[in-house]
Amino acid sequence: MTTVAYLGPPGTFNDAALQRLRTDARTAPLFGGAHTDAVPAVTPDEALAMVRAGTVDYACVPFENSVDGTINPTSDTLAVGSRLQIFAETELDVVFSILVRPGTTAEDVKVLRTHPVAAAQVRRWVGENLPNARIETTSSTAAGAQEVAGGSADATAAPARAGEINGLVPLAENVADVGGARTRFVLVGRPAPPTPRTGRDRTCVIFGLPHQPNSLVQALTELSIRDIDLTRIGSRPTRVERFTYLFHVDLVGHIDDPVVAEALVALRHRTEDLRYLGSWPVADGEEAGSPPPDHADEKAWLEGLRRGDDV
Ligand SMILES: O=C(O)C(=O)C[C@]1(C(=O)O)C=C[C@@H](O)C=C1
Repeated sequence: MTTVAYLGPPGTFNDAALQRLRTDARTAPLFGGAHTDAVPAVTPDEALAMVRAGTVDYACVPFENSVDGTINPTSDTLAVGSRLQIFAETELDVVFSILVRPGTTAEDVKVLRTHPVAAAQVRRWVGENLPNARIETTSSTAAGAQEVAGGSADATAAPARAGEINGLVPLAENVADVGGARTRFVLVGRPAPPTPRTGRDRTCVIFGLPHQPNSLVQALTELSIRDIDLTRIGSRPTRVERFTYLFHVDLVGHIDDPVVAEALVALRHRTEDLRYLGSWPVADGEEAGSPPPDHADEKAWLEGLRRGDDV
C-alpha cells in the first residue's frame, strides 16, 4: 500500500489533485497500483515533514498558482532540511463555489473563511456580492467548509465537492476574480531515480549565490548559452542569514537530457548549495516550453572527426 499525505481535509483542491495523479495512466504506476492511503495534513509543511520522517511514501502539495504565483510554504520547505524530490505534477482549474449552510442569504454572510490563496482569488467578487462579509483565512478551502458546517463561519470559497461532503449549498458557483486560474500540484518523495525522460519534462533546482558582482548573471548564463528554457524563477529569503536569498528555478528538460546534465554540473560550480529537486513529466495537455537542443548534428560531426572521416 502507498501512503500519501496531502493538504486536507477531504474536499480540497489538493484532494482532487491527488485523485487525478492516482488515476492518470501516466502517474498511476508511481502509486504501485495497489490501494493508496491518503493522509490529510494541515499545511504543506506538515505533509512534507511526514515524507522526511518516513511515515508516508509521498506528499501531494500545491506548488504554483497561475494568479498568485509560487506557493511559498511548499517552496520554502523544499529548500531546507533533508533533500526531497518531485516525481510528478498535475494541474487543476481553480474555480470556487461560495458555500453556505442551507437557508443562508448573501446578506447573512458576516464571515467568509477560506485558504489565503483562495481568498486572493475571490476578494473582488466578495466585495461586490456579499455586502456584510469580512474575509478570514484558514488552513484550506475544505477546512473552511468544515468551519461553516460547524457554525464558526458563514461561508467559504471552496471546490463544490467540499460542499457535498459537509452538507453545504452553493450561494454562487464558478466564482474567480481572474478567469482561467490554475494551480499546479506536485508529488514529492524521498530521493530516488527520477521518472524516465519523456521529452516533455521539467527540472527544478534551488541554489544560493556568493555575494559577488555578476554571480546571478553568471549562473543564468550557464542556462542561456545552452538554450535552456526557464519556466519559473524566484528568490526567497534563506531565513538563516538576514537579507540573503535562495534562487528557485524551473527549467524545461530532464537530468537525462545531455544539455541539462551539463548545465546542472556548471550551475553547481557557479552556485552555493545547489539542490536538485527532480525531473518529472509536464502534466498532460500543458505547455511544455522549448525542449533543450540535442545537438545531434554536432555530435555526428564530432564522431566523424574521431573516426577520421573527411567531414
Ligand atoms: O485549500 C485547498 O483546497 C488547496 O488545495 C490549497 C490551495 C493552495 O494552496 O493554493 C490550492 C488551490 C487553490 O489555489 C487554493 C488553495
